[in-house]
Amino acid sequence: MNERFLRRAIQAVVVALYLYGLFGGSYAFQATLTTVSFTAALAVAYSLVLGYLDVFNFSQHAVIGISAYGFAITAAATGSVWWAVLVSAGCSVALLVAVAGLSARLTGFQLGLVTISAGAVFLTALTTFTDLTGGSSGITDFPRWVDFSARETGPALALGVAVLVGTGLVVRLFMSGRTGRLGVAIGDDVFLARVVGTDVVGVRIGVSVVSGLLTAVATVLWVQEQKVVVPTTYGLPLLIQIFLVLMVGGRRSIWGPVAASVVVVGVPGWIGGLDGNVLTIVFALLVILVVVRRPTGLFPEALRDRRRRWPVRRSPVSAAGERPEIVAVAADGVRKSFGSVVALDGVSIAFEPGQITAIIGSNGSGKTTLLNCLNGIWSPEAGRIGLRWSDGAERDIRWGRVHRLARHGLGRSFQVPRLAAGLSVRDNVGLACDGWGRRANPERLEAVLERWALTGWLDRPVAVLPHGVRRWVELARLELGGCRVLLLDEPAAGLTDEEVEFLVEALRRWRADGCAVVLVEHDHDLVERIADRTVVMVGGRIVGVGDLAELRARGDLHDVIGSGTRS
Ligand SMILES: Nc1ncnc2c1ncn2[C@@H]1O[C@H](COP(=O)(O)OP(=O)(O)OP(=O)(O)O)[C@@H](O)[C@H]1O
Repeated sequence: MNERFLRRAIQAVVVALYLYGLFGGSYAFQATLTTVSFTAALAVAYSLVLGYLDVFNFSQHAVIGISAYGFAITAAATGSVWWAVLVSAGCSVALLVAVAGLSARLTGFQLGLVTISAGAVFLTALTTFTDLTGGSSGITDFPRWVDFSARETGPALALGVAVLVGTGLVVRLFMSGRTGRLGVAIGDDVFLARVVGTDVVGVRIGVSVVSGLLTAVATVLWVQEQKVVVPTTYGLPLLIQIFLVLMVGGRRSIWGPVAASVVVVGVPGWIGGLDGNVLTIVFALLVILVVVRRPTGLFPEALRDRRRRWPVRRSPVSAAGERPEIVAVAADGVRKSFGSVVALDGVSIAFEPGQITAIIGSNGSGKTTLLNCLNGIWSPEAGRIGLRWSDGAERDIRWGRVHRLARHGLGRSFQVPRLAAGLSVRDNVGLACDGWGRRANPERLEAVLERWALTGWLDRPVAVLPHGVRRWVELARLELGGCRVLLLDEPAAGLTDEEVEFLVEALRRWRADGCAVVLVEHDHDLVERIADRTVVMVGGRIVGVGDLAELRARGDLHDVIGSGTRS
């Protein structure tokens, strides 16, 4: 069946259910649809963190639960609903921010273990510190804004719908602009996000704050409807429901989680009397089916041009020239090893503005490792990497600051072009400015897209772009970012002869603009045509620097350089 038709049909069914619920459903139908709405709202709030930033928090039930208990305990103790809201929001934000902070230091597996443990601590604490939590009977006596009677399922449903629509709108608006583009880049390729200048931890924390606030609002309002805060509401079934809803519905979608909530929460509620174990088996099979057949869920995010939809305001200044820039870089006695493998052994070389330096050498000779050290990705055991700035200052690299170096014009491309799969071509190129938090001048962006012959590819997902076009997207990003030092790792690999000519033009342009270009390349014909000087590496050392033709004449380098024509 046509995908689009299927999605429209699902949307129509969801809308019809809600219209029926709001204007005619029975009490039981409305009550279940209210639970569907709050579950969907909580899932959509969490989609900011899971869907965009790819942070799996297995204590999300604790985030919701601590928000609910924070509200009920504070409201009961102070008699003030507003104080209770503040405490509730503070609790959920603090937990999500802690997870976001940890995600910078821990791998997915370690983070999974930590969050599972945090969830277990929360659930055990609920039934241990009974003076505070009321134990298994929970907390029932606390002030509320609204006190729905058992027969007021219609107004309760209206509240649930308002919360769901509000949460969806905030998520959609928040993720439609720069934060959305950076969020997608972080979720798709966190390394790429850093290399284009994104403060990954900062974005994760910012998005977690918004997610925590939305979670608190939905939870507090749900508590008004439920009238009671008990441990069973915030146990593992809630966590499983939320994951199920996002995995089945789609992690970067709004309609998907709503439709999935109808299936996961609504259908069993409306049918009634279903065996819990049977339901668990059915849902587990559903997860397996969807994850295997449709890993992106029922509603994969459609390709959206976030920059186009929410155009950035005109900025009079282009990306380049607004900040102190790195204009030259040099390695001095750099040594880097991986276990017993010495990848760089006392490498010293300077790269100056207006000069193209090619680095050649056999596989494993240390070329990429040198780029990674110049780029601040690896920190060498010995030696230093010096930077010269546009204001004449000279400073050594401070390690672990890849994104800061990128913000100051240290640009990098990779052997295999790195693009964010969830972003359009325009948004991928525009990451150059998003990363360092400045607005891209729209005219300059369009000019760069045109110069790199990308205008014909703007509506295609980057996953289906030909290799050459992927390469142009990556290089166009460097140009838009106004990078003054370009560390290019085999840019000609996999290009056709015609494309290599296009690349040569770009390299000449960069040189004429005064950029320092470092070109790691196996295509010796290209090196001979374009490089001002060639560096030969063998076994982590520099064994020759000069003109390629002269280096070729050296007998001791014959084995390394050979004839070196394109393959
Ligand atoms: N992350 C890593 N972990 C372990 N060893 C590494 C790592 N990165 C590089 N090495 C090793 O360091 C040496 C230099 O690798 P590097 O990738 O810098 O070589 P290269 O000259 O760029 O090779 P190629 O032309 O194949 O890209 C190799 O022996 C490689 O196996």
